[in-house]
Amino acid sequence: MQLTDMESDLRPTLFDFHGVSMTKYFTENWENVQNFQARPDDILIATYPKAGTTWISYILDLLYFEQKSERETIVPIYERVPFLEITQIFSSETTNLADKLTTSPRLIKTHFPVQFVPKSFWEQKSRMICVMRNAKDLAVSYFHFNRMNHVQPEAGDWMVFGSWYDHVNGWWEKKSTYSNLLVLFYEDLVEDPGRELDKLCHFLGLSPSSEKKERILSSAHFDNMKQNKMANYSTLPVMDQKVSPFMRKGKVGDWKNHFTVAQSEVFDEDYERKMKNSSVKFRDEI
Ligand SMILES: Nc1ncnc2c1ncn2[C@@H]1O[C@H](COP(=O)(O)OS(=O)(=O)O)[C@@H](OP(=O)(O)O)[C@H]1O
Repeated sequence: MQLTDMESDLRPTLFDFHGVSMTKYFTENWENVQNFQARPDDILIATYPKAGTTWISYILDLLYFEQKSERETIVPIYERVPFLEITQIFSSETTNLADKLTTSPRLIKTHFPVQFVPKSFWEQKSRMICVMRNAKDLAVSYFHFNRMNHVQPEAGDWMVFGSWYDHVNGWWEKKSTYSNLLVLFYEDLVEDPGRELDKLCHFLGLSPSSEKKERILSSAHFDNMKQNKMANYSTLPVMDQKVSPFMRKGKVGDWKNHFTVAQSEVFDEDYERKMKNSSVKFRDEI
């Protein structure tokens, strides 16, 4: 898909927003987003960018709506699972995309740090699923995403949605006080997707047949999602997939192809310092 001149000139700058680095695309609709009316059966997918959002979104969509064949063939994942805080870049409409959902449950995605989540989600006790991914692979994935996505700042800037450390620690700590939150790890999903699907079903109180689980695991396999126009973001003109595909590698440990040994050591030292009081543990290889 070709980018028009207007579309190719969309790159925003980062600014501090309540202590978190953000861009206008995720803050211009702030009041509206904060007043979002969640429902008890809503499922909020809460991730730092590039942690496996699309993967878990697609699995959830298949779990609930697999039978709706039209959805599978003509509705892209970013419409099935709308992005709570994004502004509608090509229109002046301020209605939240999630408000337009007619499904039940509504599947909604956010990259907000935990303190930015609209209060109605907590009041309604909506279920939340947080996927976390190790910082090195995530940084590599984010770097390539910023190169190809024209509504992201240039690669090399600080990351949108703030510090990965604050994000994962904030969500991890929330787990001890909010029981409707499930935390999954990208590395676990890669290692044993069937086991993680069972965990997810248990959390949601679902018992799909083994045939249905097999179908979901097959459709949500990286190779199949990469080919699937409804899952691979190829229908979004702001992403230039020739620069780097959205479904890039889907691996644990790709950071080793990008970090030198020296860079990795510097990173590890800083990581130890920042995570020394945290109980969340990541694997950067499996
Ligand atoms: N099915 C499946 N299996 C394994 N890996 C997968 C899968 N689907 C998406 N991915 C990888 O997830 C990365 C994209 O993360 P997100 O979906 O969170 O991106 S976004 O924040 O919504 O833009 C991105 O990671 P990288 O390949 O490392 O860049 C995707 O390739």
